[in-house]
Amino acid sequence: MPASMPVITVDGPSGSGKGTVCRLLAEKLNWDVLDSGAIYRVLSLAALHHQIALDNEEALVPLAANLDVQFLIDSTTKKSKVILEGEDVSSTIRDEKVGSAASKVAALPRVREALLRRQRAFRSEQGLIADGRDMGTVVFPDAEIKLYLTASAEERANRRYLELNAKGLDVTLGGLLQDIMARDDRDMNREVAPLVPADDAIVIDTTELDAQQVFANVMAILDDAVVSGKLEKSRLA
Ligand SMILES: Nc1ncnc2c1ncn2[C@@H]1O[C@H](COP(=O)(O)OP(=O)(O)OP(=O)(O)O)[C@@H](O)[C@H]1O
Ligand SMILES: Nc1ccn([C@H]2C[C@H](O)[C@@H](COP(=O)(O)O)O2)c(=O)n1
Repeated sequence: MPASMPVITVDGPSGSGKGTVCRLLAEKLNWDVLDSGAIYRVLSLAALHHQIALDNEEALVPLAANLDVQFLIDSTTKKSKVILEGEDVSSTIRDEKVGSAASKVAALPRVREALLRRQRAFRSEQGLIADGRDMGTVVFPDAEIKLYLTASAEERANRRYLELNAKGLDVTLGGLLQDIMARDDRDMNREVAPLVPADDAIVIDTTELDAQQVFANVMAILDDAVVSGKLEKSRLA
C-alpha cells in the first residue's frame, strides 16, 4: 500500500484569505504548500520579459512548459521566495497588475494543461496544502479535504487595500474593487477550469471572520475529518 500523500485544497476568489489560511495550516501540520496563483503570476511576468502577448497561446504553452521558476523558503525569515530565471520576483509578482495579467493567461486552455504536471508534482508524503482556483475541481480531484473560501467583493477589496496601502503602494479602494470584480468575472466565467466550489467542497464565507477565526473553523473541519476517517489523526500532530 503506497504511503498516503494527503492533499487539502483551498480554492476561492482573490482576497478571500486562501494564502493566509494555507500558511497557517502548513505551519500547524508541517505540510508543504502549493501557491498555484504564484505559478500563473510568474508565467505572466515571464511573458512580459519575453515580450509575449498575454493571449498568444502558441507562444505561452512552451514558455509555461519550460518555465524556469524556483519556489524556495528563506532559511532565516521562513518566508517563501520565488525565483524566475535567476531573479527574485517574490514581491513583484504580488502586484495587482500581475494578478490581472495572470488571470488573463490562466484563461487559455492549453496553458492550463501545460502547468498541470508541474502543480501535481508538489504532492508528497509530507502532505500538501494546495491554494488556487481549481485545486479541488481539476488538479487534485481526489483530495481528502476540499475547502472553498469566499467573501464579499467589498470586503476582499478592503483587505487588499489595507495590504497594499501598508506596503506604501498608491492604490484606491474603488480601483481595487473594480480590479477584483474584473478578475472574479474572468476566473469564474472562463471555459476551462472556472472558479467554482467542487461538489464535495466545504464553503466558508469569511466576510465577517478574521484570519484566526477562519483558521479555527478549518481546524474544526480537520478534526471532523479525523473522526470520519478521511484524515489520519497522526497527520494533525
Ligand atoms: N479573514 C480575514 N479577515 C481580514 N483580513 C484577512 C483575512 N484573511 C486574510 N486577510 C488579509 O487579506 C489580505 C489578502 O489575504 P490573502 O492573500 O490570504 O488572500 P488570497 O485569497 O490568497 O488572495 P489572492 O488569491 O489574491 O492571492 C492579506 O493582507 C491578509 O492578511
Ligand atoms: N489555480 C489557479 C490559481 C490562479 N489562477 C489565476 C487566476 C487568478 O486571478 C490569478 C492569480 O492568482 P492568485 O495569486 O490571486 O491566487 O491566477 C488560476 O486560474 N488557477
